[in-house]
Amino acid sequence: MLRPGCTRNLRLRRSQLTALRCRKFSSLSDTESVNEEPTIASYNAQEEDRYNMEQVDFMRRRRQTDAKRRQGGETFMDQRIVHVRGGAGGDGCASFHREKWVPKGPPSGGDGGEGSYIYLLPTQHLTTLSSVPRIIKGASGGPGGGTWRNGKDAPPTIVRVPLGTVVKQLSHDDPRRAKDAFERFQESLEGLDEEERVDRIRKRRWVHYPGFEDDNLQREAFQEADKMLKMEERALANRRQRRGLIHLDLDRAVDTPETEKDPDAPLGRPRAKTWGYLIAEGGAGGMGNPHFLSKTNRSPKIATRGQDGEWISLELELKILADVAMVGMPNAGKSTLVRALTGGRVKSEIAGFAFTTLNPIMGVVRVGPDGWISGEEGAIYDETALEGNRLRDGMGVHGYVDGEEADDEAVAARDDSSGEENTQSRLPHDSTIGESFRFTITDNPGLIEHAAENKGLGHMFLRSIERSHALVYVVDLASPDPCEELRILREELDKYREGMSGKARMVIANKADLLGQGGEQEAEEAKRKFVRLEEYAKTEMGTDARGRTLDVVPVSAKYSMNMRKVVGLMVGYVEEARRQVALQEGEENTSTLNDYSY
Ligand SMILES: Nc1nc2c(ncn2[C@@H]2O[C@H](COP(=O)(O)OP(=O)(O)OP(=O)(O)O)[C@@H](O)[C@H]2O)c(=O)[nH]1
Ligand SMILES: [Mg+2]
Repeated sequence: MLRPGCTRNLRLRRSQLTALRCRKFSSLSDTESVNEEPTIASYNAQEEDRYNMEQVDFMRRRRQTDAKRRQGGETFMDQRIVHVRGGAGGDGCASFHREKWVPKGPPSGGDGGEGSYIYLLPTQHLTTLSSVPRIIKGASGGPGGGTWRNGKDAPPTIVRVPLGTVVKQLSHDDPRRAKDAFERFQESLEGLDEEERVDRIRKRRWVHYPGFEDDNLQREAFQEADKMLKMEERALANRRQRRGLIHLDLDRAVDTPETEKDPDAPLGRPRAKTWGYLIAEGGAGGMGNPHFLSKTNRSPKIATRGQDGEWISLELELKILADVAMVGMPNAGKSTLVRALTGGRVKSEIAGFAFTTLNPIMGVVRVGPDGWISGEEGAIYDETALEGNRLRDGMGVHGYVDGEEADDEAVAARDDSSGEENTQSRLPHDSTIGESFRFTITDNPGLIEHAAENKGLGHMFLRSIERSHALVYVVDLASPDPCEELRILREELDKYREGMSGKARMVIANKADLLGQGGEQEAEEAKRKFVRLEEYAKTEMGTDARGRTLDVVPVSAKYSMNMRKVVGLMVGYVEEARRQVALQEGEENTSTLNDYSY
């Protein structure tokens, strides 16, 4: 049965959308085939189509935002509980060598192979935890065979996680932890009488030569061996427990060890592999019956089963390691700014309503010896839907049809205005030529007052930018009270984590192009507004750890105005932060060396 207002509505919308598209294309082809001038009626029909499509688009976004809100911020932090099971060892084999003229050969059962070990490998090619499976299960080792054939060891299981993942093992009393193999087995024994219990436990430990189980159980040597195996199991459990809980901060790619790098390696030789961090051991393979050969027992008819691998539960949390993170209220223009700073390479959606951005998105800003090179001062970044419409209609941002003539005009105009920037704008899309510095930047969802009480999209997405080197406030200078926006942003940051606002270095007063357009008086008013904001930032917003107040820069992200100034300041923050990190790491290394010096 259809849920009211859900699937049915969706279908309606889809069919509506297809109908609209068909109408659009058919009307287009009609016009072309008869080669008629567009009439007012056809123009109105097109406008109506566009309006309907915008409505459909709006409804889609609202559904997305509502769904995100219902998740209560759970998916912002990109957090995941993962249950890991190291592969079980293969069983040993109880067999005897048989050959022509040798009717009673020696015991020849092979050992079982080792179960798969599980590794986590941080990689910069992933940006979310979505590809990490919730249950990671290592392959079992191969069973031993006759004629001394040992089982195959299972290959290691390497799970790739994004750089910046923090890994924590869940403790024994954490309700989110899954039971391990031993606990599950203990559970299965509940309700059984003593004899059945012993029987089950032995079945789990031993493999018997066919038809000799009862005989084996009677033997004193077997009972001794059973006790030994029990002790070994305990020792293994204790060793795993003593290892302590795993806590890893995977903020760096794992390098292949220098010793394994061989530039002169002959062709075809397998490359040294980097497996990453070991998180769960595989079980050891079982022993074949030759292991039980003794002076008193020349034909042992027992072998052991493979051990269970290690079973643990981990909490993975992704903390994006961007250098600079944008914090602002919805619609302040964060996405527009990030697109402008990265030369449009970040495909953040831009729209004129709140909560367009639903997840943090990272981009790279490139800087050359003469400054910012990833974008172009004066480029226009409009709303995504409008840009899409223009693209469909073949219009440029200035409204004229993109053609050779129009392009020539635009190029000529740019040549006139600044020759230097023009050469930079001609850089190939992914060129690193002339790049001397780069840093990463994140666009974030909007933060509103009482976000800490889960208003709007909540504030859990702040977790992912906690470790950014610098925070930048983005406020809408054209809003009635940008100072109030700043106050709210600071308050919400500190509500998330006390002192987090101390990381803020700059206020970007966006949409400056909207002010002062109505003559001298308005221009004066705009200036006063900006000065008020500057004053507020200096007196009310506190200082950073070194006692410096916030830089305040007026910009227009939409028209890429004053971007060089912004990038210049950001480069300063990032360089300073990186120097500090290097210094801290140097100190840490020296102190470790000192620990070992006598
Ligand atoms: N005039 C003008 N409009 C701008 C400027 N920057 C952004 N806008 C407009 O402001 C609206 C919101 O822009 P976004 O970049 O989506 O704002 P946001 O802060 O990312 O919004 P959320 O994702 O909802 O938090 C869009 O209509 C933009 O075109 C600017 O510098 N000048
Ligand atoms: Mg946005």
